[in-house]
Amino acid sequence: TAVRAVAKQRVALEVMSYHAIAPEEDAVKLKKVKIPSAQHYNLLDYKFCDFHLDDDNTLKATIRMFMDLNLLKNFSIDYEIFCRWMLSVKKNYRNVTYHNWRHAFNVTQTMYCMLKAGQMNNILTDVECLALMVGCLCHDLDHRGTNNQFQQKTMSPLAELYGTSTMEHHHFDQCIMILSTKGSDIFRNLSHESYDQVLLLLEKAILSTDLALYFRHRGKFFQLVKSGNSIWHDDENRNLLRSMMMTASDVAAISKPWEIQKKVASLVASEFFEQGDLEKETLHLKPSAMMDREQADKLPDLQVGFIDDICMPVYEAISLVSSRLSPLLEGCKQNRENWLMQARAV
Ligand SMILES: CCCOc1ccc(S(=O)(=O)N2CCN(C)CC2)cc1-c1nc(CC)cc(=O)[nH]1
Ligand SMILES: [Zn+2]
Repeated sequence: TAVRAVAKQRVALEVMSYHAIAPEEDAVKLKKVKIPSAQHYNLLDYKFCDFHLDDDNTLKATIRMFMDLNLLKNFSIDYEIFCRWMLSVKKNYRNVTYHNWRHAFNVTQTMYCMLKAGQMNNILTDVECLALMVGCLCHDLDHRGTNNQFQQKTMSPLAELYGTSTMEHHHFDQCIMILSTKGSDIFRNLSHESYDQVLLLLEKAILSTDLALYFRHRGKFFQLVKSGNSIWHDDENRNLLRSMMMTASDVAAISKPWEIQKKVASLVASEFFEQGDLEKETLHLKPSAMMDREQADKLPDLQVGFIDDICMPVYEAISLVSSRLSPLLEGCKQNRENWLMQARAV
């Protein structure tokens, strides 16, 4: 009967959130350690690189970012619960080649840098900053290293559940599951109004990381920022700004110093090639060039296309919002030159 089905659903969710939450002792241990400063980790630098940090230091750096934005204080977030929430988020990233905890951590650091060094926290409210930072850390939760098209092609349960922005709906679903689990419910001291508001902004932030939605809405944003008028009083305009900041953070590896961009691009390529192998072997489909390891020589050209079609437009637009965000545009321009030289050298 329907009643039994609902009860089974509820049990399944309880079991899932039991496994999703980090072990008790990890949070109790983490909450006692000293947290180094943002300067110590170089977190206020758009050129930040995580390669030299071990996992424990990525956790401490994440605590530092949330503390420096006054988010724990402003929203009365219990420190132990915050530690358990963050450990649970990290636990729910899979050990895939690119879309793993390190990607989420780096995306969150770029957002932190735009908010603090870029001073976007003077335009955005505390609730918006909370939604963006939580959104970045959670935006690719439980990623399997395959994209939306692959979910459709394989008719995966996720594609059955969410027809559009399939993975992004799942990332949001996982984010809510952790936030609603006792012990990692960092929003439990928010007023009802703030709670409802941050959840709405959180869903928009995570869904906006689907590049299909970026393409759909970016034209309006580009028009807005070129208008030169004061436009941030309007909620729709603010929503567009937050979405573009999510995209800018998500692809920020493209703006890093060349040695870092080369290394990250090889991780992205490896994950794409792994999906291409699956498409060849199990689906007997010919993968796109981007996912075909037999066409790895096309990678530099593909990166130049990625920069021109996706990255440059969003970095040019946010640099018009604030010149303090232009280091991202400069880094991206530099890597366009670097990939062009690679393309010619092949
Ligand atoms: C590095 C291996 C090749 O990587 C790419 C190849 C092609 C394109 S694309 O712009 O042509 N395009 C994107 C939209 N798809 C629907 C169709 C294909 C993007 C990338 C790429 N993506 C990311 C984000 C995960 C990071 C990154 O560094 N590079
Ligand atoms: Zn991402």
